[in-house]
Amino acid sequence: MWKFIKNARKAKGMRSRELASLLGVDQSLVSKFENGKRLPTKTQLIQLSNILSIDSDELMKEWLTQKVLEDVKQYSFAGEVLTMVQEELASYYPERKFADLSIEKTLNDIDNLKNELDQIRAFENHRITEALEVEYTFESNRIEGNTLTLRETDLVINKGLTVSGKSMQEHLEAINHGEAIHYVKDLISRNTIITGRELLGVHNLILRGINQDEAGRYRRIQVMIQGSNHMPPPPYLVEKQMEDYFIWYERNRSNLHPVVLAAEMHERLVTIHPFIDGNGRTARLIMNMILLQNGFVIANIKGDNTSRYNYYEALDEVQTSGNKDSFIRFIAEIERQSLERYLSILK
Ligand SMILES: Nc1ncnc2c1ncn2[C@@H]1O[C@H](COP(=O)(O)OP(=O)(O)OP(=O)(O)O)[C@@H](O)[C@H]1O
Repeated sequence: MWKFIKNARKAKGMRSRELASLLGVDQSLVSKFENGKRLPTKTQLIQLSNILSIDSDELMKEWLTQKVLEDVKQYSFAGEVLTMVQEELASYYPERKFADLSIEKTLNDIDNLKNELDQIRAFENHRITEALEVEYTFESNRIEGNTLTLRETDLVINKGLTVSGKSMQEHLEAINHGEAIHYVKDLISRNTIITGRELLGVHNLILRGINQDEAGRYRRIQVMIQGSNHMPPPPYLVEKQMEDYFIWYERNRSNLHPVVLAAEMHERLVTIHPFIDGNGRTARLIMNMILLQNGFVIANIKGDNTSRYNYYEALDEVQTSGNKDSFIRFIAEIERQSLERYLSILK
């Protein structure tokens, strides 16, 4: 396999002496690299990739294979060890480099809080869960402009009451969101993985009885996002982008930190904006489904003016810069606060 290096060197018309001098090593060491007798160090590997224009990921894969092989090959149970490594990897989130170290720190805090929560799960009860879910419905609908108070939202959802002076639509928004939470929890209990079907199911509940023609359906017209310069894709691209959205999910769902995964699924969905209405509420439900599925708690984005402004700003920054960090940081911070609050209630 180290012919790889030799071939790349030859393709560049470079002598091994030249390569050795560029690497700052002895020529004999280059020969050893090329005939597999010695492994370069990680730094030398990066140098090699730059000098010989070899794809760094490919080179790293070859290098790691040799390194692992070297470590395990003398043991008769080497294959068993590799299977065990593979199993461990299934619950391991490879480090994702964030330019902003505060994200790493928040994710670390979140993991510690979740560990703490796992110790006292026995104290969870449906009254607490129900109260927090009403708060979530209240805040998510408040973002959307619903004027029901927290108490009114509770009365409408849990007591079936109507509030005088509040529109039919506002009542339906509360009821629908409450039902969408139940739907999501039911999906979780059946270990369902999100596909287009589940997403449309959530959206169908959100717009049920409010905009029946559009409930559970991707849009067929162009839309704009009020107050934002971001232009969502034209309608004929929506289906394709949604297919890509689920492919992305499939590829990343077991190797990203769940909070990062949930935040990105939220951001990607509202950036495509596949529906005429209800994009934000649906995206927040999908994000929270992923969080709950992984043992975290609902990240409740508040609907007051400042929180809503920060939420939109974080999305705007992703859409203008292409860098996802602002939104990941925003969601991670909310998840941290939500976990802290939940822990303090349970304790
Ligand atoms: N640049 C952006 N600025 C503001 N919002 C954005 C931006 N990009 C995407 N969005 C999303 O669009 C959502 C609004 O879309 P839409 O009105 O379809 O959703 P909704 O569920 O009806 O309302 P809301 O999300 O306000 O509750 C916002 O909540 C936000 O999640």
